[in-house]
Amino acid sequence: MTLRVTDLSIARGGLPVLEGLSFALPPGRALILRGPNGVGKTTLLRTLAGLQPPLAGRIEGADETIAYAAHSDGIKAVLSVAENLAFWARIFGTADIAPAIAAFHLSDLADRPAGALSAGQKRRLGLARLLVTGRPIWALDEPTVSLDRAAVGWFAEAVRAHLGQGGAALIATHIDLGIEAEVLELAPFRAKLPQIDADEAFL
Ligand SMILES: Nc1ncnc2c1ncn2[C@@H]1O[C@H](COP(=O)(O)OP(=O)(O)OP(=O)(O)O)[C@@H](O)[C@H]1O
Repeated sequence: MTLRVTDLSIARGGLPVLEGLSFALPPGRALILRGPNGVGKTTLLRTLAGLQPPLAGRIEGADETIAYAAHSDGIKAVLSVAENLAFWARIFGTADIAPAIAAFHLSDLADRPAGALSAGQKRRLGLARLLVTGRPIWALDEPTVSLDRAAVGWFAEAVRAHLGQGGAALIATHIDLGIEAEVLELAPFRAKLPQIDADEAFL
C-alpha cells in the first residue's frame, strides 16, 4: 500500500511547523527526510505514526502499517534482548525473532538485560524491533545515532532487504546511508509565522 500525504500541515508545542506538504511513498521505495535542526522531521514522523493529529491535510495508507523507531526506543530495561523481541512479536502477532537477532548481530547479547546494553547496542535492539513488527512502512528518526560503522552497514542491509520484500521506509537522517532513495527536503515547507502588523507591534 502506498503512503500518501496531501497538503499536510503539522504543529509542535502549539506552533505550526510545516505546511502544504505532499508526497507519496510506494511499496519498495525509501524516502530520506532532510532539513536543518528543528525544521520538523520528528514532528512529521510522529504525525504519520499517529502519535499526534495533523493541523490540516490528508494521510492515507498509514493505518496499522507504520512501525516507528524514535529516539527513545521503548526498550524494557528488565527484560533480556530476546525477551524484548519476543514481547513485541506477541504484540504485533508475529512469531519468529531469529531473523531480527541475526540481522542486528544480537545473538551474543540475547540473554543480557536490555538495561545493561550500551547506547549503540540498545539502538540495534530498537532497530531489530522493526523486523518483528511485520509492518510494511518503517518510519525512522535518526536511526544510526550511536551505531558504529559495522552496525550502520547492518542497518542499511536490513532496509534494503525490507524494500526488496515490498516494504517502504521513511528515514530522517543527516548521514548518507548508501541506500537508493529519493530525498525530501523539508525546508521549503516550513510554516510561515503569522505576520504582525508593524503598527500593532508597538501598541
Ligand atoms: N516537546 C516539544 N515541545 C514543544 N516544541 C517542540 C518540542 N519538540 C520539538 N519542538 C519544536 O518543534 C519544532 C520541530 O521540531 P522537530 O523535533 O520536529 O525538528 P527536527 O527536524 O526533527 O529537528 P532535529 O534535526 O534537531 O532532530 C522545533 O521548532 C522544535 O523546537
